[in-house]
Amino acid sequence: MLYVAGGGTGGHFFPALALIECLLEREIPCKFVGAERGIERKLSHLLPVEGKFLKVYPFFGRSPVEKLRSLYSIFSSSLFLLPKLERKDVSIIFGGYASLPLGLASVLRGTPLFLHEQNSIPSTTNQLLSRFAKRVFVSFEYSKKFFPKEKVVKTGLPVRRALIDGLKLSKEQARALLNLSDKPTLLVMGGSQGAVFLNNLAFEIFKKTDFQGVHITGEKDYERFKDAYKNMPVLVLPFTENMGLIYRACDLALSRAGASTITELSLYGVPALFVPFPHAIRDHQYYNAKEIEGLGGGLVIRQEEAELNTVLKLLEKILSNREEFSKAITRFADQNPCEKILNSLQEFLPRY
Ligand SMILES: CC(=O)N[C@H]1[C@@H](OP(=O)(O)OP(=O)(O)OC[C@H]2O[C@@H](n3ccc(=O)[nH]c3=O)[C@H](O)[C@@H]2O)O[C@H](CO)[C@@H](O)[C@@H]1O
Repeated sequence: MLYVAGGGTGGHFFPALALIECLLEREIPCKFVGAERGIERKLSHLLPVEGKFLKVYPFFGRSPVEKLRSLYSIFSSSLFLLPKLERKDVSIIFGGYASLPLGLASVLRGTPLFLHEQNSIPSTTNQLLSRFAKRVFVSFEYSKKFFPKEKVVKTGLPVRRALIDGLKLSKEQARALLNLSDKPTLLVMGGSQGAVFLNNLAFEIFKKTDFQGVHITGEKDYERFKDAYKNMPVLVLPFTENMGLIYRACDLALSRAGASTITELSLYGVPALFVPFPHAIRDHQYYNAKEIEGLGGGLVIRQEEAELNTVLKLLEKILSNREEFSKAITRFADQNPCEKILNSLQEFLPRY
């Protein structure tokens, strides 16, 4: 069996889900492992395979008591998984606390372990486990230096089938479906959970400009904005399972700089002004965004500098050079991440 683990936030879960979709297309049997309290539990209807949801808790950014609980939950979950792993099983983990138990169980059992690092600066989970892994798959050039050279393979980040399907639509079709006109269209999104800072900024932008737009607030902040755009051409959503349609309809984005968001924007050629989440572990969102800025596919501004007028100027700069920015950001999207991952797994597949 091939076990795929990843979760906690959408950023860890969605690429794991995307890989599972590819594995199934090739009739490779697999199972998913995630966390009971992670986003993967809520979105488990998207999983086309059996999922095991562990009672495991996050470690970073928690109080000392919560950290103890987290460590206990990680070790007890690993011990729970251990007897389930057979020697011929292979594990691929996508980082985060939700995937650590499978990683540890695989190390203890001595079964082949593969890692995918989504970000430019690795998670502690992946860095710890990399010494035991057969290969480490990465999305960003910048992250290569954190792992043993001989193990790193730059594959890019797998993207879910539902997201790729949106590419079949034209911009006009997508806008018609969303009831949007052909005016410049701004997408504002703060990753899988939304971002209060971007939500406030978005409201100011839409009030002051004649951008039409899509504003994804995140579930927690939706109440504040759901009626805020009366008589304005702004579609406000808490969360959508149809991001492909949204990306297709938009000309540019104001966004956090999570790895999946960046990869998806790149796939759709939507350039962005990135305001990285300032408290992301080891500031990884800033380095993610910097790689895109380096390619010419977007601009980056620190949250503390992101006041309305500066942001408007930068958005205007992107909009007036949209074609070049758009072409440049597409260079980041790797054409076939799943294929590259499967090629690396190939020598282990006969073990089934
Ligand atoms: C605050 C923080 O630390 N965030 C991290 C978290 O991000 P986060 O979970 O926010 O993840 P990403 O930005 O990578 O991805 C967001 C995902 O949510 C999806 N989406 C979003 C809104 C919506 O309405 N519908 C929807 O499906 C997007 O299509 C995308 O696939 O994990 C990522 C992967 O390790 C990191 O790069 C991010 O830095």
